[in-house]
Amino acid sequence: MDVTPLASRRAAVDVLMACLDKGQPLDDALAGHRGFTALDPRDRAFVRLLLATTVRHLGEIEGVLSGLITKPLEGANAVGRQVLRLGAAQLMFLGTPPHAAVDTSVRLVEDAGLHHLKGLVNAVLRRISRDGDALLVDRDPARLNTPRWLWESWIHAYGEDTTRAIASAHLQEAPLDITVRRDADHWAGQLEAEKLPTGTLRRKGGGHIAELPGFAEGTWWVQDAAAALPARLLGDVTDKRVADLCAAPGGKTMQLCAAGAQVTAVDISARRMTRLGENLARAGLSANLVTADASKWMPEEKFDAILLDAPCSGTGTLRRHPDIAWLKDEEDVARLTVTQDRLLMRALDMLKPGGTLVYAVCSLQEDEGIERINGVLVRNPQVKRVRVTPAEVPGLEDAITPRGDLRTLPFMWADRGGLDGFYVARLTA
Ligand SMILES: C[S@@+](CC[C@H](N)C(=O)[O-])C[C@H]1O[C@@H](n2cnc3c(N)ncnc32)[C@H](O)[C@@H]1O
Repeated sequence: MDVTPLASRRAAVDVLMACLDKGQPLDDALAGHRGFTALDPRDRAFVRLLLATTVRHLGEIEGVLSGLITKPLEGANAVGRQVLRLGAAQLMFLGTPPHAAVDTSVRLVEDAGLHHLKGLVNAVLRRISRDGDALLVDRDPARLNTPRWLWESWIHAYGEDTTRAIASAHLQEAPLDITVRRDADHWAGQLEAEKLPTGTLRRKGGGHIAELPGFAEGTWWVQDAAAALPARLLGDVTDKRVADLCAAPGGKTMQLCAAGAQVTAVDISARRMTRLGENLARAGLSANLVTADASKWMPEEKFDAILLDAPCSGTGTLRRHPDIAWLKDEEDVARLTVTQDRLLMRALDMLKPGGTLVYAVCSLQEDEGIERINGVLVRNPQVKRVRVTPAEVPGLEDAITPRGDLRTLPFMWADRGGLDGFYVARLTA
């Protein structure tokens, strides 16, 4: 089997093509690539880092490459474009020795039968290895690495300074966050993690998750500190009938089960529901699992509380999924808002009078957050907002909006490694 560094880079080229040229999410393209899954764990980690770095810095890389290439590499030459992007990422951001980055890139275009591009790839990457720092001077990474539609939507929602802070936070990789079922202090020691004010454990070193103590027994699961907040905002759920709508892969279902609720978890995706079932089984937790479209499904009995973690653009998770910035656009957001409205209306139908509904999206787009909730409140006078209180989100008091919703942003807790961008609103009817 070919296990030379070239095999890793070959997998990276294929996956980058699948992602940026064909629109497949990076994680899906990686999971579906045989060459990648056959690599040893160290090489897989390298490929992941190389791809994430290339996509995270795509705007800067393109800025440099466009100054060095006169004719765009398209059609049959498109592979050359991805090879150059990956080569540039290695030289500009990963500190790969120039001979390794340049030679393997030349071999990659040769392998692809693009012999006529060998000279170009060699010359462009040698120029970057020689003058890379100078080529980056006076560039604006936050702006360059953010597509225009996102930048403008954030300027409109948050203003220039906050937009710049959001985009700057996206240049950093996100830390590994963990939710533990109990004994957070004990597990902070076991996992060499910091306990954040909201109770999430944050591990500095990352590491192979499945090999860390407590994972196999389901003592904890991976969940961003912001993603752990919506379920908590349902308050004490002990023995309550709780629906977790759009539940898979089940991070929030596990929180609710662990908190003593009788949970019905609903998700439209059978494949993701299987994962949810496996996650629950690992933790020794159980819930009523329903594979259905939650905007059409109706339970026999209404619920005391509902968590609606609606499908969304995911622009609050760009630190973990930088590809989202380049794969999604305003039309995707507009389509999602229709689904979000339908899900919200059905969730209200399923709620007992006086019950609590928490709506959450891991998106920075106002269309998917406050605008959806404002629409619900205008159309349904019986629905009221229940303000999030500072005591419920210790250390994140600034994330409470003037109206009493929660709006986390990626640069919050910057000194601790940041946070995913979530919008959360709590309603009662
Ligand atoms: C943000 S993810 C949920 C994450 C999950 N709550 C967790 O904490 O692990 C959104 C989920 O919505 C599901 N989904 C999308 N449209 C749906 C619908 N109409 N009904 C039910 N589930 C839906 C997707 O399959 C996906 O699993």
